[in-house]
Amino acid sequence: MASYRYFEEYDQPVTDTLIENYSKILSSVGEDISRDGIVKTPERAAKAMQFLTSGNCQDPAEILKSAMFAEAYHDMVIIKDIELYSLCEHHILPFFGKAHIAYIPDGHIVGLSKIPRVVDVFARRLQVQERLTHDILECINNTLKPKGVAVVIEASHMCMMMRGVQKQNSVTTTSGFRGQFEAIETRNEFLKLISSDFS
Ligand SMILES: Nc1nc2c(ncn2[C@@H]2O[C@H](COP(=O)(O)OP(=O)(O)OP(=O)(O)O)[C@@H](O)[C@H]2O)c(=O)[nH]1
Ligand SMILES: [Zn+2]
Repeated sequence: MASYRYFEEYDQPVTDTLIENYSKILSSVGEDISRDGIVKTPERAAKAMQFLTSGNCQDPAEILKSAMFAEAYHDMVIIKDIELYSLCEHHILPFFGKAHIAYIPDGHIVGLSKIPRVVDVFARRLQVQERLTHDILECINNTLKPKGVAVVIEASHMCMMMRGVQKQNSVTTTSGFRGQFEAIETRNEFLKLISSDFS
């Protein structure tokens, strides 16, 4: 049995507090919270918010540690196009896109699914894209201790699309590199591989 926990259940006292607060929010914006379509909305929103912030109580390092295997593979491993959904900490609106992650093992590989799981744990918190990028990078670097790790995130921010500056097509790219990816040739090989579609 793994020592970390994935999201499984809602915390009833937290749900109750959120229901009360979402009811106030909906009333404040002029909604009739007794009408049919909306009467259960505070509860739905309470559950959605707990799921979307469930990464706060999960330990991503434990997720990696649960599936590390000794292996003499010394080349680059790339998991690209990992979809991610997070909430910006400024407006509590979604930002979403893709993460591309690579590492060069140093004696240990990690179960492939654990990399997207780590992305989800850090994404399911109130975030900024820069910190999300570095959280993932440092977690893999410090836990797996590979020869190198690289993280690129491309994302669109709803707070820049639905409101505020209202730009529909801008994409923000953030990146971080450690170890062998700090060398320009290795970094370029990774960037070339994530930009090709092998077609
Ligand atoms: N660096 C960074 N900024 C972000 C991210 N998500 C949202 N923001 C920005 O956070 C900033 C907050 O700026 P403020 O001036 O305090 O907020 P605001 O008045 O709502 O700003 P506008 O969005 O320009 O209307 C905005 O420029 C957002 O675009 C992110 O992941 N990284
Ligand atoms: Zn925002």
